Amino acid sequence: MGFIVSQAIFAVTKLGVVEALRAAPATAHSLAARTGTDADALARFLRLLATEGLLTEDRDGVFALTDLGTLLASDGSLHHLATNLSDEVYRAWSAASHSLRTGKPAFDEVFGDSWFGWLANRPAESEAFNTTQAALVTQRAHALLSRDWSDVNTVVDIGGGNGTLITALLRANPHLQGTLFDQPQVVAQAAFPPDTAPRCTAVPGDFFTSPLPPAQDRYLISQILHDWPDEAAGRILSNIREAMRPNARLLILDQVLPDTTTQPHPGRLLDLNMLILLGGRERSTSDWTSLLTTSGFTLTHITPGPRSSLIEAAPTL
Ligand SMILES: C[S@@+](CC[C@H](N)C(=O)[O-])C[C@H]1O[C@@H](n2cnc3c(N)ncnc32)[C@H](O)[C@@H]1O
Repeated sequence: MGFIVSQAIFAVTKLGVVEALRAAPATAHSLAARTGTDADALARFLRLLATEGLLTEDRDGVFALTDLGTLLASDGSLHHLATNLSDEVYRAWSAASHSLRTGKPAFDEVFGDSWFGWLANRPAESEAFNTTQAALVTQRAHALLSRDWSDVNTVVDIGGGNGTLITALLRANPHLQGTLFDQPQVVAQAAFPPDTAPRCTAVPGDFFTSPLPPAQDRYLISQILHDWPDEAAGRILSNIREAMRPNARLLILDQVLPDTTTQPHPGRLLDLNMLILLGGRERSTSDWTSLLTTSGFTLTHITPGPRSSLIEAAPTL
C-alpha cells in the first residue's frame, strides 16, 4: 500500500498544504480554508503523514512539519521531485505490466508518445521537469564539484538541461570555459547568471545525430545514459567519442547498481522507473564496462556516491 503514502504526499504538496505549514503550524480547519481543501479530508491526510514522520499533531490538533516534511516545501530538496512524480510518471506506472510483458516503456503505451517527445510539445511540463532535475544537481554532483579542475580549460555538459550543473562547475572554477548542449527548447530555458554567463555557451542539438562540440577537455554526461537502452546509449557515447581528442576524458554522473541484491539500493527503484518512462536502465560496474568498451572507451575509475556515482573513461586509442 506504499502508493497510498506516495499519493498523500503528492496531494498535500501539490495543493500548497506543505507550503502553508512551512509558514506556521496550524489546525486542519484553518489550513483547509487557506488551501481550498476539505477540512475533514485534510485532517485524515495529515494524520496518515504524521504516522510516516512528516508531521506532528499536538493535543489541540495543531499540525507542524518535521525536518523530514520540510524537505517537501518549495525551498526543500524534494519538492520538485514529489510534484514531478505525481502526475504523468504515476500514470505511466499504472501500465507497469506493459513494460513487464514487452520490456518497452509504459509511458508510450499510456500517452501515445515518448517521454521526451511528449515534453517537447509542452513548455510548462518541460520547464517543471528541468527544474526538478536541476534541484537534484547539488545532491548528485559532489564528486564532480570536489575534483581538481586546475588542469582543465574546457568542459561541455551533454544533455545539461537548464544549465544548473555547468553553472555550478564554472562558479567553483573561475578559469573554466563551459558549453551547455541540449535540445533547442531546453537550452532556450537556460539563464546563465552574470558571473558565469561570459564563460558559458549554449549549443542546441540532438545528441544522437548532431556533431557534438569538438576538442573539449572534458565531456560531461549526467543522468542521461540511464534514460536509454544499451543500443541508444551506445550511439550517444560513440557520437561523443567522435568529437573527442585522444587526451580528452569522459565524466559520467549516473547510478552504479551493486552486484548483489542483499541490500536495498535506490538504484533498483530508479532502474524500474527508467524502464517505465523511457525503456532505459541503471547499470552495474560490469554493465558500464561493457557499454563503454563497445563504444570506444576504457573505464578508468568510479567514485561511488549515495545518489550518483562518477564514472570516468578515456577514449580507447
Ligand atoms: C534526465 S535529464 C538530465 C538533465 C541533467 N543532465 C541532469 O543531470 O539533471 C535528460 C536530459 O536529456 C535531454 N535530451 C533528451 N533527448 C535528447 C536529445 N536527443 N538530444 C539532446 N538532449 C536530449 C533532455 O532535454 C534532458 O535535459
